[in-house]
Amino acid sequence: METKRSMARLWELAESEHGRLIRSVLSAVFGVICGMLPYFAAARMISGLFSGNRQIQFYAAWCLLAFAGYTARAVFYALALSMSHNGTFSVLKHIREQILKKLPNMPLGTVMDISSGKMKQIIVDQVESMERPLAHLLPEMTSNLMGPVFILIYLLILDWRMALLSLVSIPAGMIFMGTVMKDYGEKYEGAVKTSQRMNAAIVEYIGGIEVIKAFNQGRNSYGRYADSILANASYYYNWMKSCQLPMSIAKAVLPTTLITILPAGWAWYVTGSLSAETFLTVIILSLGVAGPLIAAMNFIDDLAKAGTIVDSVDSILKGEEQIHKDQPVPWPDSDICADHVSFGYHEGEEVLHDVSLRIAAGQLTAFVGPSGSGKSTIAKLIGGFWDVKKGKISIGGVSLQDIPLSEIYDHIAFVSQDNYLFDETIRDNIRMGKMSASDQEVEEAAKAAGCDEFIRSLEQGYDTKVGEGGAHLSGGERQRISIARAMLKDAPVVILDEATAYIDPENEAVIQNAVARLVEGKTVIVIAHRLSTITDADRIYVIRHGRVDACGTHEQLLKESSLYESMWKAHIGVKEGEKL
Ligand SMILES: Nc1ncnc2c1ncn2[C@@H]1O[C@H](COP(=O)(O)OP(=O)(O)OP(=O)(O)O)[C@@H](O)[C@H]1O
Repeated sequence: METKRSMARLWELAESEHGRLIRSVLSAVFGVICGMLPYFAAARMISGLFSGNRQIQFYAAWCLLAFAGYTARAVFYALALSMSHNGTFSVLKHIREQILKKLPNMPLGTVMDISSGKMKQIIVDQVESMERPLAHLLPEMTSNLMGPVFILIYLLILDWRMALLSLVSIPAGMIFMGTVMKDYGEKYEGAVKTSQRMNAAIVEYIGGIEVIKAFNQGRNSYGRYADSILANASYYYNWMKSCQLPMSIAKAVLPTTLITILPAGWAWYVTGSLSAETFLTVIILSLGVAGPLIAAMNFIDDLAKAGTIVDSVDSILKGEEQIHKDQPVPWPDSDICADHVSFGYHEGEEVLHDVSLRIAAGQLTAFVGPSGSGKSTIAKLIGGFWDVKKGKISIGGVSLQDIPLSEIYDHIAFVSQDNYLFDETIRDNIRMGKMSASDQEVEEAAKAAGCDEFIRSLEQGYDTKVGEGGAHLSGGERQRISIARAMLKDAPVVILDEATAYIDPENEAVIQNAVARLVEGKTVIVIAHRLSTITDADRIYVIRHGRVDACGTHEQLLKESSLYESMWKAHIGVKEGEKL
């Protein structure tokens, strides 16, 4: 039942190629029917010999038919596989595209909870493993099962006793096969999980190589990496070892149709209840039963794997989506309001409790508070990275969920400390802010963000590739490119996660200038770590333990919020220390 459900889902996923896949199955079945012809021809020729037919044309015609059947089988089989592969690769491409379209509509937290190793395993390996069930199992298993059925029907017409005897070895072989298949689905699921753990360990090892070297963790980290590879190899080894004996017995028993046919047939022939002609015909045709059945057996494991494959692909395709209207709505202004918002990343773990705040259009609003108090979480909720389930966030009086996600992303530029740079040229990375921007616009944004000079000093200038995540650039350079990208986007709302890193005096001045240009005339939300940068903010919200603790201007808060006052004193203390 489970396998039936999985195959039905797999078939549903292949919807765009149903026509081609059905044609491939028909072609394979036709090929198998043609492939039966040599057996029938052999049977007819033996009949001819027994009946004393000496006409050479008779034997020549059957030989020709046998040859034609054999050739047609090869042609239709090749045609079937070619159609099924073309169809399947188009399905795999379609599924991968669907996954890539789906990811941006899922809450960011859900996506980030899946390790990149596991994500790669699903998008690359699991999708790839649909190739066997779609391109091979469908045409080959169907046709390999149909062939023996046709033979069996013919045998039943010839002599039902012999027909039934020719089947005896099949259930015997299937019993051994059944012991392997009993928990095959579960075992395969376990194998996928060990592979995902191995992938995650490898990706983490490579991604964290800098930390591993800096903290001399090579031995520990490599140990985890090596352990996961060993665990993966041992899992497969033990699993395959447990399958080997019953599988070999099944494959040895299945083709032994002659063990039952020969003695019984001989006895019936001697007693006169079976003609020699039928006896020999049954012997020849029964040989055509085992081959296709063994070939079909090779696909049974693919049936058992289908459940795990569709479940892991569906964990993304059917994953929770952010639910937003898709029709654009007019916004009167960019006033942002949060009303009694409570939020947690995971069920039962609330990190924001009943947060209400107002960010006036065109003003500078800052969030300050201790580390982990929830500043970035509020900013990300405003940026539409997650949907709130308790309370409401609105822009210009329109609830965020009534605004299409793409409009929110167009309307808000989010500049964080670690804006990701793609392994493309600097020009392409900046152009992500506005894909239609001309080279001149890109360069103007770079100038305004204070990075034109350093870009031009690079050997290939704007055409320099930045490496994965911008690894070939310094932290400050990466940040300025992110700012240039946001400038090009020119969104009316800018959310700025203020940099704590790269604050050497020279860089700080350049970045502050770039930021000042970025936020000119915009509604700005700053997640502030250095209070001296937001003393002239129009409004400052002090966040503590996921709640709004106080709000006001710098002067008001110094008088009214003990937390803000102590944070200010601590900040001033550090500043004084820096000067010394
Ligand atoms: N993706 C996530 N999944 C689960 N929990 C998260 C996630 N991001 C943040 N948190 C948790 O939510 C709480 C608030 O985190 P948040 O990043 O909003 O704080 P913050 O005030 O911005 O901190 P900081 O100043 O250190 O950046 C913390 O307890 C944090 O561990």
